[in-house]
Amino acid sequence: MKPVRHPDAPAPGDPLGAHYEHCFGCGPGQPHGLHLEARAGEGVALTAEFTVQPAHQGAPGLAHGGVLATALDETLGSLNWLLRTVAVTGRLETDYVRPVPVGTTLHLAAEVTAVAGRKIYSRAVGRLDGPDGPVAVRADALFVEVKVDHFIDHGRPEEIQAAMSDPDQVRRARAFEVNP
Ligand SMILES: CCCCCCCCCCCCCCCC(=O)SCCNC(=O)CCNC(=O)[C@H](O)C(C)(C)COP(=O)(O)OP(=O)(O)OC[C@H]1O[C@@H](n2cnc3c(N)ncnc32)[C@H](O)[C@@H]1OP(=O)(O)O
Repeated sequence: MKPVRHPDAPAPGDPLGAHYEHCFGCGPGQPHGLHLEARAGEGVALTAEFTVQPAHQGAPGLAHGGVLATALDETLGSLNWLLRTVAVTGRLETDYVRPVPVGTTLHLAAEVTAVAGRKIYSRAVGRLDGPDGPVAVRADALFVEVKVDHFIDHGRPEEIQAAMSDPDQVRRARAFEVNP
């Protein structure tokens, strides 16, 4: 089925913010995290940026492939907020096309391509030197919708409690109100 943007999704151009203070992908409270910043696009699409830091190296001076996969995963995961669905990555297939040097800002774009029951199919691309620059990484993903119990049943109680008490209303809404 064609994906449907939720009527309460953030307007195109609006920043999505972080879904969790300590998320390695987007959280402001992770000193070595990616601090990825996503913005809503048209339809069920978005853009995001991530600047590769020295802490993200694999080979000398180059981004670690796992970190780049994290950037893709986080970007793709952010799409679920435009559907107002909580979902986790079931499958992530990554193509590494060009090396990504430290100091580079990766310009990511992602879209949901189809939704089938709990399954959300999406794809993303990351470019160097700007939104129209050469492709460095690509991914296809399957996210699977889950209830909030997924996190409560499997997460550690101290972090769950902290997320539930997050003073940031938007982050709390993303975690708890989208999926009663
Ligand atoms: C209280 C605090 C709250 C905090 C709230 C925070 C909110 C926002 C958090 C978001 C966080 C974002 C961060 C970035 C995204 C991550 O990185 S998420 C972390 C990485 N991912 C995971 O940890 C997921 C681990 N895997 C699982 O938990 C389970 O395998 C899954 C994915 C939930 C699926 O299990 P299940 O619910 O039992 O579903 P299941 O019936 O097996 O599969 C459903 C369908 O999906 C298909 N499927 C499942 N896996 C696959 C696969 N790998 N390949 C192909 N098909 C598959 C099945 O075939 C099935 O298809 P149908 O039969 O319906 O056609």
